[in-house]
Amino acid sequence: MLLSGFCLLSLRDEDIFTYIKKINLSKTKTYLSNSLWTFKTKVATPLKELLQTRKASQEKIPTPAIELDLIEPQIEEESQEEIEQSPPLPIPQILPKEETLSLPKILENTGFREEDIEIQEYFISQPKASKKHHIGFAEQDEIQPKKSPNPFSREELLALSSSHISSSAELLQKIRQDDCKNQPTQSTQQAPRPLSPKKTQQSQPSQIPTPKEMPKILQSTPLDKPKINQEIENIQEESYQEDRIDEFLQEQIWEEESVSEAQEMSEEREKKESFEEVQEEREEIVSSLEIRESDEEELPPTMPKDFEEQSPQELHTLSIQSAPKKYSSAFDLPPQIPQTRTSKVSSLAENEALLSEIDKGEREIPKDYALPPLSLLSPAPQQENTELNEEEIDEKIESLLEKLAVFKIDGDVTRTYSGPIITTLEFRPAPNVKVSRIQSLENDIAMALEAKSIRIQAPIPGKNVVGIEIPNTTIQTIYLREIFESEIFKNSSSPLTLALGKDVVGNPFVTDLKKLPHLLIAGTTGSGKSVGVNAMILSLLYRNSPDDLKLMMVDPKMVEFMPYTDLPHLITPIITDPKKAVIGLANAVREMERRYTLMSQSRTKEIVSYNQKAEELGLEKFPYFVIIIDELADLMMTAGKEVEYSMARIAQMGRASGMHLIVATQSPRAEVLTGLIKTNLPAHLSYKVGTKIDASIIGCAGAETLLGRGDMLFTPPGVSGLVRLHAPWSSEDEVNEIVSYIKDQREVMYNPLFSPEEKESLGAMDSEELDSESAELIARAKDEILQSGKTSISYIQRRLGVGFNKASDIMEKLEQMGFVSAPNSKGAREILGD
Ligand SMILES: Nc1ncnc2c1ncn2[C@@H]1O[C@H](COP(=O)(O)OP(=O)(O)OP(=O)(O)O)[C@@H](O)[C@H]1O
Repeated sequence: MLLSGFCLLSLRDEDIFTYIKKINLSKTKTYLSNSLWTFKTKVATPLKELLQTRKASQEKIPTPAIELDLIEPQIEEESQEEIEQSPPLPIPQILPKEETLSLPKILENTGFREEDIEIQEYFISQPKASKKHHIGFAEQDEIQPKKSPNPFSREELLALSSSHISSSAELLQKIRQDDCKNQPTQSTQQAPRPLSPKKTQQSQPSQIPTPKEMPKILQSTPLDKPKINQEIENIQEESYQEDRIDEFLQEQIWEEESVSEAQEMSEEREKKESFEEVQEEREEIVSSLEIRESDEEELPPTMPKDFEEQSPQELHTLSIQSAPKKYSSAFDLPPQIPQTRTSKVSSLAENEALLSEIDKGEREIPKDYALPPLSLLSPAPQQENTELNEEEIDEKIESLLEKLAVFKIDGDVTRTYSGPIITTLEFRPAPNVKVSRIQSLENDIAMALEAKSIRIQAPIPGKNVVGIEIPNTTIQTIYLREIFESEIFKNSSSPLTLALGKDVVGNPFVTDLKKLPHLLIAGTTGSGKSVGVNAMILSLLYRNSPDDLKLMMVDPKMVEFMPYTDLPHLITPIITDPKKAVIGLANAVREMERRYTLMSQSRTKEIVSYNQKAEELGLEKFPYFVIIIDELADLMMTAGKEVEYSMARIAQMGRASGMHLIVATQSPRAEVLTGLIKTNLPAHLSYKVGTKIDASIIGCAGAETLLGRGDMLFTPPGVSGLVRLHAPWSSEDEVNEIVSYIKDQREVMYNPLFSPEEKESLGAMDSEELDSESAELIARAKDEILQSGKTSISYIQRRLGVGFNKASDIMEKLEQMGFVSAPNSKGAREILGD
């Protein structure tokens, strides 16, 4: 909120205190700190009434001749955001027409007598441009408040008001001094120095010269530009804090701040104003120096008139006279746009770092099997460059900075990059700017940039910039073949390399499922999930023969994986029934346990070393086993606990045995993506989702602002940031062609042990086949269940003194033996046998 203007009231202390007390301003919610409007409503109006009442009762105080033209408050209890977003309000017309306020004028116009003036209070809140005009008038540096007997201490008043409340006598003296037109010498000594004595002392070690000192420095080294520049930089650095003060004062409206902090800020503000003034004047001198330098003249021995020759009275009058005009012009003028420094980039270091972790090297080529050729995929057609050109980017930057300036957010765009879908502007805010404020302006910025939707990364992880991503006017399609042909995909040695697409600067991006080692995907309908998952499946098919890779596909929607029907890589027919999917997952858990047993027997720790040993010994090798679930929500609705349990088991132990999960859902709700699932599947990938909540559940903030059509956010495990990527497109025809190419070489060979229908025939189901220890536990579990009637896993765990996994296994076996039922949707089982 921009407020402008100032108010000079001449009132008795007790009146102020009475009315501040009467209106019961709380420290936490007062606009006194920053709002002239509220001040007028809550303080000035009642005070005016008081004066009029007093006039009626006591003849000695005449009615004020000036009618304060009070503006009705336009804001009262608005939210901080609303205040921030309010357009600048008009300047209050409270100054007398003459616009020169001197003590005699005040007395003349108001009808007050000198002895009626007890306190002077300034409420100053104005745009940066006009701040310096107050300095000459409002300087209170040497003034110390006298002790007040009233219940409100000065500190408390300072907490209520950011303005300077000084004792009446001292301020009166000040005004008199200012009115003293015929004392140039004294005036010169009182040149604007708004720093308090304390601050002045503090400022000395920092070597920031006062306006008076500065010309001397310049005189001593008239052409020492580096030194001058250094001085200016020092001042600039200090002046960054100014906005922090502004922000503090605005926040003070809402938040209870400590008195000391308020005071400190008030002092800081004075200091900053001083610095700003010093800086401006210094710049003038520097420019005059430059002129002199070019003229090869020496500096004049005297101080510039602005500093030395201008009396406080002149400054005072000048500031009062010009202040309203300056305010007006500050509002009328468009906000100043800082000079931008932009550069285009062709690769992002953070993405490069992720890609550098991809294992590179030779891949094992299957001996009696031909991997599908790239020619089965259509080549990327010649596409027109959709990146924004420099003029368009400049326009966007200008609009962005203009908009941010309206909300008093200073900063600069330091870098831009344009890719196939979006253009990113990296905005470096001034140090005092809260990045959350920029985030909250998302809609306003989108409107200013005329963008359908934008995503704001505030900040870009590991950087001191905020990323503002704007969709390009036209967007490119990324073709799967482009990614398969890229160096990064070709050089990756992992058989489970997945082509994820291109990043925001258009560079191909891949990941290794072995390292993830599982992937959780979310995206609303039509966001590009299936197309993205297809690209992943094709990535696997382009690197692995049916001997090296086994797939289990769960497709409750029945259509998504149809093209892969009878694919030789499938270990079981595509599962479309959620109930069968639950069994399929349980079978996968068993396969994982089987692999672990074999690995422990062969004293190997993971799939690669086991396969090496198996090859040496002529044993069966483990193929990689990837389970792809197209819609998790259906499974969770059918048998949430069972699915959660199986998935958690595979997620926890699958990597070493070569078993991986790719799980997608349209509904990233908490009931679907339970804590257990999310924790165990740490790599998340989100296409456009419906709401912010969905985005936060999948852990991809901002996914609700994505553009659809494969636009996505990826969070690799262990990385704090999100990588924005665009998925590659592959047509159904291409998929069909690739599948038939594979089918031409190999027959499908489903493994009966994994078929949900074959559940009853699975080995190790009868207690006779269990080892003696397990058989004993099963028998004990049966007894416990029959005695207590309780069938929960945790009960068995407690009663038998075994771990949760063991108890869960026992319960599963009891289910397979028909002793207990399968769990219902709440996870409860019935006792069926005895
Ligand atoms: N990477 C992409 N490039 C270009 N267009 C895409 C891309 N991904 C998806 N699309 C477009 O979006 C449409 C929907 O994609 P897709 O079927 O993958 O959505 P979905 O998220 O799987 O939806 P649902 O969950 O309803 O199946 C596609 O038919 C295609 O037109």
